[in-house]
Amino acid sequence: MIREIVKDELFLAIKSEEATKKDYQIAIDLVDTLRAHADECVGMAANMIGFSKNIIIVNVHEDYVIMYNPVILSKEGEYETEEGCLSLVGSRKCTRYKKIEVEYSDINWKKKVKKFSGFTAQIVQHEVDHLHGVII
Ligand SMILES: CSCC[C@H](NC=O)C(=O)O
Repeated sequence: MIREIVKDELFLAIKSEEATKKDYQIAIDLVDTLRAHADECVGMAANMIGFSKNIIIVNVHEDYVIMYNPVILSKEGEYETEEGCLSLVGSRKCTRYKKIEVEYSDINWKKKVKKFSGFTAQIVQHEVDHLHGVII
């Protein structure tokens, strides 16, 4: 289902809860909603579509990757940048890291530990921030 994008900063500031296998439909809704916004958005967190659950979706080279309960294990190569977000008007400055290692469960609940770099790493960091109630 294509969902409305939440623009309420108070709701988005709530820390998300652990996701479970029961949250499959939220993951599917994230796929549908990101697909519907593909021209303007490269990643989303579940709270952006109204669910405070630890689920993100990231466009990794045109492949939509769902991550349940992602945790950034390590990061290196700090830099300053500026980002926008569908839930916000305009853009904001932020600090990001060039390389990260992330642990998550994939769409089939298989545990993964993966390294990401560059723009993909930036998207993952942005979406994981959303789960912690941080909007850029
Ligand atoms: C560079 S990271 C930007 C991520 C942002 N998505 C919102 O959560 C977006 O514009 O798709």
